[in-house]
Amino acid sequence: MTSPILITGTNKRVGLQLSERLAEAGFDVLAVNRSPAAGHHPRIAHFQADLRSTEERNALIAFVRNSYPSLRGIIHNASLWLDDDLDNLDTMFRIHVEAPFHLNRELGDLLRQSAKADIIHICDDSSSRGSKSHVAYAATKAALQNMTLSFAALYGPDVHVNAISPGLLIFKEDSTPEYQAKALNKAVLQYEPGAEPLIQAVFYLLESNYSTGSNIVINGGRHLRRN
Ligand SMILES: NC(=O)C1=CN([C@@H]2O[C@H](COP(=O)(O)OP(=O)(O)OC[C@H]3O[C@@H](n4cnc5c(N)ncnc54)[C@H](OP(=O)(O)O)[C@@H]3O)[C@@H](O)[C@H]2O)C=CC1
Ligand SMILES: Nc1nc2c(c(=O)[nH]1)N=C([C@H](O)[C@@H](O)CO)CN2
Repeated sequence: MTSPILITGTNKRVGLQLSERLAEAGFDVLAVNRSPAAGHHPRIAHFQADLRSTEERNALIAFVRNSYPSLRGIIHNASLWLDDDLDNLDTMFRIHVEAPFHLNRELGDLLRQSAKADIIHICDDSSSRGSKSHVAYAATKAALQNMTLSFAALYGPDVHVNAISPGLLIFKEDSTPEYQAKALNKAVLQYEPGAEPLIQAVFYLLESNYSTGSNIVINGGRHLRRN
């Protein structure tokens, strides 16, 4: 494994599917999780780190710097979709903002060693309009989206930095039929798409030679409806 794509939050749902599809396509992947790895693929190496922890984040950075001469990319997928209890803002800031900031800053030179290098921030379409029910989540995802612009300007043209902003991808396992019906009704394309649209957007960005500082919105036309 010479120049992997570092992906955070890969032990379930979108991150697990994304890491396996990238490995099947021939990319080497360094999968970072706070819990023991799920799944196995010869092209996927695993590192366990809770990105809320400064110490564990620093241990990850040290491991990467000691293990690889370069990085093909970093995909910041790790996330918690928490409500607005007071302690949750700090937690989501650590995961959505602080960890991507430090990983980008402290691994930028390894990205520059790769012939093509991409940073991809997985954001959220709710950042464009706010969220009454998840104020802190939307705000921290908006900060991650803003960092896309800063890092794209800072790291270009050697490293491309882009955002993907989904609306709905996969419902939580415990979401009720009533919640699901209400959420589906908010978009023009009223179905649960799964991880595939995000995976397609990642492959586009990894292949694109003319995208940086951009934001790919995947929301089923949510912005076209007023409810
Ligand atoms: N699902 C959807 O409909 C939508 C998703 N998105 C975004 O897409 C991305 C993937 O979504 P989805 O798969 O549903 O996300 P999930 O919430 O299901 O999973 C997120 C991943 O991040 C990991 N993670 C959480 N906290 C930490 C931490 N402190 N350190 C390391 N890893 C951590 C989780 O690990 P663990 O299992 O240990 O918690 C999990 O692997 C996320 O960024 C999400 O915000 C945006 C809009 C809609
Ligand atoms: N980390 C996560 N972020 C988000 C999730 C999720 O499950 N994990 N889910 C959503 C919802 O699908 C929402 O977009 C509509 O129900 C948003 N972010």
